[in-house]
Amino acid sequence: MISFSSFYQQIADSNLQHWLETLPSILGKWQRDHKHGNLPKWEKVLNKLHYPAPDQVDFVDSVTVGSGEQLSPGEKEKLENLLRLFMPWRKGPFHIHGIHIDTEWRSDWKWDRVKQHISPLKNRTVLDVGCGSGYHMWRMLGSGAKRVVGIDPSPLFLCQFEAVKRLAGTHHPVHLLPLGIEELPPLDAFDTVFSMGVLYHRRSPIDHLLQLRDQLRTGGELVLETLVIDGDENAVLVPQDRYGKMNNVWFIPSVAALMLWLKKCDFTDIRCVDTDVTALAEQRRTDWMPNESLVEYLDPNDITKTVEGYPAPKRATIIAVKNQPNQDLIS
Ligand SMILES: Nc1ncnc2c1ncn2[C@@H]1O[C@H](C[S@+](CC[C@H]([NH3+])C(=O)[O-])CC(=O)[O-])[C@@H](O)[C@H]1O
Repeated sequence: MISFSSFYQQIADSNLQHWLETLPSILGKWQRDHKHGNLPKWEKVLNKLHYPAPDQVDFVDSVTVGSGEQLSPGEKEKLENLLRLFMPWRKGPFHIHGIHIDTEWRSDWKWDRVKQHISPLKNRTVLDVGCGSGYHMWRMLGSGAKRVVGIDPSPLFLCQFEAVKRLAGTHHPVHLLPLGIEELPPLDAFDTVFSMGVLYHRRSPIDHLLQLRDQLRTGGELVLETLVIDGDENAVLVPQDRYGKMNNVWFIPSVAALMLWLKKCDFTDIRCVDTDVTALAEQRRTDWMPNESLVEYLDPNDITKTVEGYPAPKRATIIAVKNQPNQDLIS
């Protein structure tokens, strides 16, 4: 069973401590809910990951664990076979003891777009909402964050994260908890909160923004990355059914609409720092994710449209600061 003991130990002296009272029962329920799925099988694989402490790690320019010199060719092949049991690998890439986990997404490209615009993470406490396999969390640590907490309810992402963490060393102050944002109490604690690729999956986007605000300390920074459409502050796409074959996409606003929503949620200093149409090279089928990918989600005759005829995926990064709470908004 995956243990969250290093998380409990490390936050015992932090301003997140009051959270510890409710957390064990929520995590216990998550483990009970998943005991009949793939989780027990993946936990057995995790328990086989006994490898020497890596001779080098890099989280500054990549996520690299081990130079590749420590393992024999046979040991490397065995490790690769174990890591392949966690396929499909969607968010990465990871370089583990010389094994290149070539993931569906070039998550490093997103990080390159985002990192140059945010307040330096040095000594900050960070929350990454919808963190996936945790790729960006390692890069946040590499940028000097004091502690990084990620939440994501997916059991496969938790196991991929745990695999990398067991190989990198469990002492690193980076933790993934299998929770949805709606399960967090208002912590008012984090210096920076990231929500990247999550807003369009939420049925109530304004509530999502308020939940993100509730996790920040006053003056803390929100980094919001999401799908957008072109248009003015009244433009919002609500797909009739699927969007890019995804059946869980609810609201895709324009940048102007999103900035208005943030203002209404009492954020200040709201800036759109990047927009970017997703390139076919950023999201594609690989040896570690052999299923359909972006090219199959777009109209083969016109890649500016999805197969459903909507504008092809365009993403924006917006940064905003948590203002003093406005009592009028809280109800
Ligand atoms: N209620 C929820 N609370 C928290 N997370 C959730 C919730 N529901 C779904 N998720 C998680 O949000 C993530 C969205 S993926 C972005 C990954 C990364 N951030 C990236 O920027 O590459 C984008 C995509 O795959 O479309 C998934 O890992 C879900 O499990």
